[in-house]
Amino acid sequence: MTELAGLEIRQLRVSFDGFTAVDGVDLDVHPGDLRFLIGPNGAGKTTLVDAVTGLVRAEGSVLFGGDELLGRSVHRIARSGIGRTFQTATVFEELTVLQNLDIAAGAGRGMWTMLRRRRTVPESVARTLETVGLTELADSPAGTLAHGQKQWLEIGMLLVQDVRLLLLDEPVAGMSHDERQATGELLQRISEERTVVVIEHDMDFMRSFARSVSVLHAGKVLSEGTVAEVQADPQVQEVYLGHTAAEATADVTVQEA
Ligand SMILES: Nc1ncnc2c1ncn2[C@@H]1O[C@H](COP(=O)(O)OP(=O)(O)OP(=O)(O)O)[C@@H](O)[C@H]1O
Repeated sequence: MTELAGLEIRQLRVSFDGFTAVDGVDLDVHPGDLRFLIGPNGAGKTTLVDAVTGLVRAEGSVLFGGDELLGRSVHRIARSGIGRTFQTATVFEELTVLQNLDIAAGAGRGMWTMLRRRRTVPESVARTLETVGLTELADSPAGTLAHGQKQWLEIGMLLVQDVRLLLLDEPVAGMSHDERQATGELLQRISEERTVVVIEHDMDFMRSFARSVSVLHAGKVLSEGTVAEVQADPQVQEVYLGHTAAEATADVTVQEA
């Protein structure tokens, strides 16, 4: 069984040419949490995840299971059990679902061994196929999967690597209602054994599945708590309602023109 680990972020700061995208963020994600990071465009959500995964230089401290991540290379951070997905799925389209999982699982094995059609499927891969609901499609080329199924495959590729922290960037963008529901249930199952952080703009999805929420705004944590607590926070209402009201006005103006 994978050992649960959480994140302790302190005074995280990321600047690009004098512009501060993440501005002194403190954030605790408890082991086994299903944390949603929400906030308007440009709030700093992706940059925060980039800092945790070593893609951008950052100041401050990021402890994962008690170990400092800042200053480590992207590869070392990945090896410490942290995996992420991006907004567009990055699977090998010509290879089958099983081969994609095999490659993800098989760091250190030869390419030929991985691509050879196997008689038996390793137990961890079989279990992952079940978890992400792709057992029936194991031999289908990944390129033929529906959009939602590709996202699940990508999540599966993190699971076979036995990551302890999954950082997912808008996993349900472009998904149908049923795919969203299935993804939410998948994330709940995964977070029984691992820690999950989801960047999300879909508020209905967040309300249905978040165990805890952090709201980012202009590089800072504006609010944090349960869905109910965050929704009741006047500062959050102001950021979101202000935003929506401005957009609604803009829409009306455009329509009238
Ligand atoms: N490489 C970069 N160079 C310069 N500015 C950047 C860079 N990456 C991000 N930014 C800026 O940092 C700010 C935060 O961006 P970020 O992508 O983290 O926000 P976000 O909350 O993820 O937004 P979205 O919800 O639109 O994805 C934005 O103003 C963005 O333009």
